[in-house]
Amino acid sequence: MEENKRECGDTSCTEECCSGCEHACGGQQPDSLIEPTNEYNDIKKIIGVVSGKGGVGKSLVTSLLAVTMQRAGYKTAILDADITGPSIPKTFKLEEKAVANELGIFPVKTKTGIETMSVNSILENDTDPVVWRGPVIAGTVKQFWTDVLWGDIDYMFIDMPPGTGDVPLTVFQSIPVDGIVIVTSPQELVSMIVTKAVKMAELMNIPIVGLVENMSYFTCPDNGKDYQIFGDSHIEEVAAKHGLDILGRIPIDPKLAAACDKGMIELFEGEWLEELAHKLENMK
Ligand SMILES: Nc1ncnc2c1ncn2[C@@H]1O[C@H](COP(=O)(O)OP(=O)(O)OP(=O)(O)O)[C@@H](O)[C@H]1O
Repeated sequence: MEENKRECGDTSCTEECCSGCEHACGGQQPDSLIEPTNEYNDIKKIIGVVSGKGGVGKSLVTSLLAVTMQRAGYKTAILDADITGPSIPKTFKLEEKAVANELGIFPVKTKTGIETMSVNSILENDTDPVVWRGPVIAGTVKQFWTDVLWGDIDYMFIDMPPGTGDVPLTVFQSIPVDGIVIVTSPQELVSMIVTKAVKMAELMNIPIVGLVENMSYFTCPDNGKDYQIFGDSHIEEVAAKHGLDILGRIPIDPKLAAACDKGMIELFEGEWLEELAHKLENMK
């Protein structure tokens, strides 16, 4: 029963339930489960990039956003919290592995200087599957926050695992995320999925910066016309329903897919995320 669960997290307490507890926790839940980052870090803004389901282009948007902010002159980082499906090292063609000393773990720098940490940067073999249980995965993400020597960072982007499970919950509880960007695609199903992501953000008390629709349209190279491959987009209705801003629409572009596959995302051309970048620059 929900009421009988001890929620205070105080492992020394012998009571089973917080209500009426007179022990160490005094029946109070802790104010915050936020973990301190490494003492050498100064990270100014942390943005989680989420999607309700896999494969909508969350990693692509995380990468484009980091490149956009780095190009604008900000010191940028990517924490790849997608432990079982890490894409960041491939998208940026990072072959170097992370090294550590007694102070912490050093992130891996991309060609343009974006600091990154991903499980593939610490696994010996990129193709080794991560067959770990939930708490171990969540613990690894937490360590990327507490043990990595990120240094001075203006914007950190967290590539979240898809869905609303254990790892997103750990990220939201233990890292002081300033806002989230929700990535969607045009299919109707998205409405329900976005609603789940919005509700999770509300539950965790994290502001939503806005929505980005990926695979929005395809521009035919022969006649220059835009086609909506997945049918009419529902993003306007979804945004209106939740009072959110649509801050970017990214087309289906074979050049983008090729850039990801070849690890050359830092060379992308396109200004799809300028509005979002502007909003991030003006975040309090
Ligand atoms: N707008 C686009 N145009 C062309 N290809 C795209 C586009 N968006 C994503 N892709 C391709 O689709 C694939 C999935 O994208 P991505 O890895 O960003 O999705 P994801 O939501 O992060 O997936 P997962 O949830 O599995 O981590 C990638 O190979 C990427 O190159």
